[in-house]
Amino acid sequence: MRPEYRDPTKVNTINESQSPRTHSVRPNYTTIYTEYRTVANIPRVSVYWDFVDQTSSMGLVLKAVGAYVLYIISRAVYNVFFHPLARFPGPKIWSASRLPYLFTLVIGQNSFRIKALHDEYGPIVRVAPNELHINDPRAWNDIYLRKDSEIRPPQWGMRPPGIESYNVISGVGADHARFRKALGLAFSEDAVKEYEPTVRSYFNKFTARIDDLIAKNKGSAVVDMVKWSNFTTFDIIGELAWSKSYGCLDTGAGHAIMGVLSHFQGVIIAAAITYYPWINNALMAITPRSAFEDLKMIFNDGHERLQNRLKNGPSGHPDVLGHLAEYNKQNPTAKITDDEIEQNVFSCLVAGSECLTTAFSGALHYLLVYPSKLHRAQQEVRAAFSSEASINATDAAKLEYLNAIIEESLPPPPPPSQEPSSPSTVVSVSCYSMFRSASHFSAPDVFAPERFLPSPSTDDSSKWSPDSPLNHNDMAAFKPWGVGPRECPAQPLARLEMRLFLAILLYRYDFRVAEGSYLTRWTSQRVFETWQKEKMDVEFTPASSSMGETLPVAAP
Ligand code: HEM
Repeated sequence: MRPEYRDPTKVNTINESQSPRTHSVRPNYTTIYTEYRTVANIPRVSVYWDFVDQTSSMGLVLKAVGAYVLYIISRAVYNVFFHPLARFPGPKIWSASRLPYLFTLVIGQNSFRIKALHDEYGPIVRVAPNELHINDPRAWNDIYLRKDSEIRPPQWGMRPPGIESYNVISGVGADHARFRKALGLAFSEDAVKEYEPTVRSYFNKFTARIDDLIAKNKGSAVVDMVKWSNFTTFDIIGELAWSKSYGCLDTGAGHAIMGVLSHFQGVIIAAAITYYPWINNALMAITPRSAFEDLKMIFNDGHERLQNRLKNGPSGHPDVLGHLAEYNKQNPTAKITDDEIEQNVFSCLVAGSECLTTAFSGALHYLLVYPSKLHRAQQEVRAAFSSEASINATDAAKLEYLNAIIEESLPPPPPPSQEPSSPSTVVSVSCYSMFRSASHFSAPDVFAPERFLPSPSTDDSSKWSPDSPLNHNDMAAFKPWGVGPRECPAQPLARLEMRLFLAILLYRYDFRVAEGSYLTRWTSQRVFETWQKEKMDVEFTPASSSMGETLPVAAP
C-alpha cells in the first residue's frame, strides 16, 4: 500500500502558495503560534546569570548571549517535540533547526542528502522545522498543479539592481500569465520547426571547428565538451532570441555574459533559498562591485541588441522577438513592454543554455561510460540517414534508442524549497530523490535508456516482464520539465536541439574519452541549483562505417 502523505498538511484542502518545487500550506497558525510563544518565552526566566556581575558590560553581554542560547535551545526543543510536524520522520537535528539543510545546500550536497534521508526514513521526510519532502508520484499534481492560487514567495520577485521589470521567472499572477502566453507562441511546436535551419547552422559551425582541429591534429580532435556544448547552446539561444549570437563558436571563448549570468544566477538562487532574511543582504553585500558593473554592461548590451533588432528586423530567420511582437499585436490590452521583453529574453538565456548544456553533457558522459550503448546509438542513427545532410529533427524524433537516451539523460533539477513570507509548512518534491528512487524505478542508478523503450518480452508493450531487471518504471514519477503553470515552456526547442545535436555527433564522429583524461563520476559533481559540471575531454575522429569507410558528411 502506498504511504499516506496528505494529513496533516491537507495539500488539497487549504490555501497554499506555489514555487517551482514547493507549495506552502497554511494550517491554523493561531494555535501553533500560541504554543510557540509559550515555549519561546522560557529564556526570559533567568537561571544562571546570578553568577555574573550584571552591572558590568561583560555581564550584560553574557546575559544577552545566555538568553539567546536558551531561546535557541527552547525553540529547538519545541520544534522537535511539540511542533505540528513533530510526528513526521526525519533526523532530529534537521527537525530542530534549518541549519543542517542549509549547510548541505551550501556545500552542493542537498539533493544527495535528501535522497539518502528518503532511503532511510521513507516517502515523507521532515527536512527542516517547517518543511517536508515528499517522494510519491502523486505529490507532483497535488503540489504543483493547483489552479486556485499561486502565491510565490517574495524572494522570487527579486529583480537585479536597477531593473524594474519582471520576467517569466520572477513574475507572478497576471504578469506571469502574460509572459507565458507570449513565450508559448515563441516556443510552440510550429515556431520551433521554423527555427530548425538556424539551430542546424550552429551545429554545422560546431562540427566545422571540430573538423579544423581534426585536420590540424592529423586525425583526431580533443575538446572539453562541457565548455563547447555551452558555447553552442549559448550561441543558438542568442541567435534565436534577438537575432544576434554571442559568437562563442567563432572565437572559441565564452562571452562575458556567460560568467556574469552564472554569477548572478548563483546570487539570485541563493536569495531564492533565503531562509533567514539577513542572508540575502549579506550576499548582496559581499558581491563585488565589479559584478554589478558587469551586470550593467550586460543589460546595456541586451538593450542595444533589442534596439538593433527592432530597427533592422530579424536577420533572415524567424526569432523569439518576432513572436513576442506578434503576441503584442494580438493582445493590445495586455502588451509586453520593451523592458519586459529584454528581461524575458535574459531569463531564456539563463534557463535555456544551462539546462541544455547539462542534458548534452550528461548524455555524452553516459555514452562514453557505456560503449555498447554508444555503439547501439551510432548504429541506429547511421542506419536511419543516408547522409549527414539528410538528418533532420522530424526523422530524428522517430529514432527509439536516441530518444530513450535523451529521456534517460534529462537532468533532474534539484528542489529549490522556499519559505514564504508568512509562517507556513513547505512541501516539496525532490526530483533527484524521485528519479533515483528504487520504489519508482528498477536499477535507478544505472544509465538504462532501455527503460524508455517498449518492452521486448511481453505482449503488453507497455510492461516489462516480471523477471526483467528493468521491470518496474513508474513514469508518473518522472517529470524532468516540471509540472503545472511553471512547467518548462521551451520543451519543443530543447528536444529539437538535443535530437539534432546528438544525431549529428553520432553520425559524423566516433568518440571516446581522450587519452590521459578521465570522466568524473556524474553524481560526484556538486549541485547548486544547476549541476557543477566538471571538464569532459572527448576525442573525436571521423566516423567510419562498419565497412571501415568514412561516412558521407555534410559540408560545414
Ligand atoms: C533539457 C533542457 C531543459 C530542461 C530539462 C528544462 C527544465 C525546466 C524546468 C524543470 C523548469 C522549472 C519548472 C518549475 O519551475 O516548476 C523550467 C523552467 C523554465 N525553462 Fe526550461 N528546461 C530546459 C530547456 C529550456 C530552454 C532551451 C529554454 C529556453 C530557451 C527554457 C526556458 C525555461 C523558462 C523561461 C522557464 C521558467 C518558466 C516559468 O517560470 O514559468 N528551458 N525548465
